[in-house]
Amino acid sequence: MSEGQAPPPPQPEGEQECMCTQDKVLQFLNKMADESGIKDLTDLALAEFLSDSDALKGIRDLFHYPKAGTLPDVDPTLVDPESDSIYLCGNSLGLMPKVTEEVMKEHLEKWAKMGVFGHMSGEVPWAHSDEHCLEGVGRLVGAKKEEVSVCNSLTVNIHVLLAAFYKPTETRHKILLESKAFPSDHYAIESQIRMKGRTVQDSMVCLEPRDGEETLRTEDILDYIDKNGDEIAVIWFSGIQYYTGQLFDMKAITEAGHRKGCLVGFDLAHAFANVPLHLHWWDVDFAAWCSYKYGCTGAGSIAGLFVHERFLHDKRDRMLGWWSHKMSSRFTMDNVLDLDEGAAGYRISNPPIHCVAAMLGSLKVFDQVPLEYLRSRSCYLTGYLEYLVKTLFGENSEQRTTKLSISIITPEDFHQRGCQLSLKFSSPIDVIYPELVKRGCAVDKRYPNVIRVAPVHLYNNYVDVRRFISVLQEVAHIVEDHA
Ligand SMILES: Cc1ncc(COP(=O)(O)O)c(C=O)c1O
Ligand SMILES: Nc1c(O)cccc1C(=O)C[C@H](N)C(=O)O
Repeated sequence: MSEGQAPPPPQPEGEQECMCTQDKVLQFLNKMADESGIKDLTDLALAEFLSDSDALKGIRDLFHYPKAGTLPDVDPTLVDPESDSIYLCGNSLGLMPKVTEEVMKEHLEKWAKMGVFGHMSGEVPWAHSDEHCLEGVGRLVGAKKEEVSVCNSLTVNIHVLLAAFYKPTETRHKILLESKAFPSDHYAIESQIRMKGRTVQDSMVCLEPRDGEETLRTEDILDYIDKNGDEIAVIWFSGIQYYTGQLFDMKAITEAGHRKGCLVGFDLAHAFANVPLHLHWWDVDFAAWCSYKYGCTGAGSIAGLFVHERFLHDKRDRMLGWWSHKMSSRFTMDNVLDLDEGAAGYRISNPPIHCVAAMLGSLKVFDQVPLEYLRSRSCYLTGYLEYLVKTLFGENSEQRTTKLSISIITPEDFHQRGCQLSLKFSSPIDVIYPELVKRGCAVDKRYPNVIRVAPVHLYNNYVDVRRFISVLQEVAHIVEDHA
């Protein structure tokens, strides 16, 4: 470790953070049923008891939680507009921390009072504002400050990283990604391949799940890399797959890629602030993320990127701007680049203070409650949702009272998922979805037939989950009556 460098982030305890299982969730529910005297595990009263007993229930009060009446397509004859909405859409856009308002106001007032002098004044000078996020964001992704930059938006950062790290040769020119990657990743990779003089047909490999399966098996990913890695320049996977909710084994994929000489990177849009990450220890080469989902920074807010410490002094060609230049001489403006080290050298523009303010606000929440504690809460919240869906909508469940059945395409293994469950319906979602929304549910549909539901460990509780199931039951009967 060189002079003055921060110590590496804590090494993960053992192999797997989350030790939760369906059995542990069931044991927990039965224990709470015994304590409360509420015997029916599907009873709303038990959900209320679970929420009241939740040691982390107070975190919800750190957020603005939308009322049903403020959601655009709610039918006030079907739900009390003053009641809390059933907001289970944090996998698309996280809710607003109340503290963010204060941080935003602080910088708006500074702008009003001192204009340009805000760049270099105050506790958080605008020109240094991105640096003030590095420690907190580094903790969330398991990285040293030197390995992280807070900059741009996600897909832009994908381009920044691939522009620098995707260097195809005649023998090693392929980029491996999961099939049905998020469209923005897919297009970014197609364009990077073309711009480097290769063809998508020859150089883009989208790994498909087995026939009849929704998710990729880790062993199949590793096997493909082992057999074909010599032709692969870059492996670019999502950390959590946006459609299925699958959390990929980033450590194993990275090890497999490195054994074959591949560079390995991840799109952490759905993993950032959702599950604990250890990018430094997993030896990931580079990664990028947006912050507006579980990071709760607001639509389109500032993204981030990671470049492993092994590239700290690496001067490879990349997309440059004045913010790539070391701060110590940046304002000399002699147009002689003094490239910054590590992830800082991948920045291009000066930081947008209002977006950085939102990141600073969110980090104030994560300073109060470590992600490791939230991950445990998340496992039980999502495990509870899974239990209710399987019990009340499972195709073979004796307690199913509706013709409508629901299957869960997200892996059952807690090590292979975060907050989100992707629910597959036996009826068209175009009929079901509007009825959910009328009743105050905020969830999102992803064609062809999935509705994604994400009880978020920051601001959701067991009552939100149970209320969602009640609305599902109501809608299922409506859909059947009109079938
Ligand atoms: C996996 C994934 N990648 C990329 C994006 C797009 O990112 P942005 O529009 O912030 O560049 C999203 C959605 O926001 C996403 O879910
Ligand atoms: N960024 C979005 C937007 O501007 C409109 C609608 C959705 C989004 C999203 O972020 C989509 C999200 N990445 C997803 O997984 O679907």
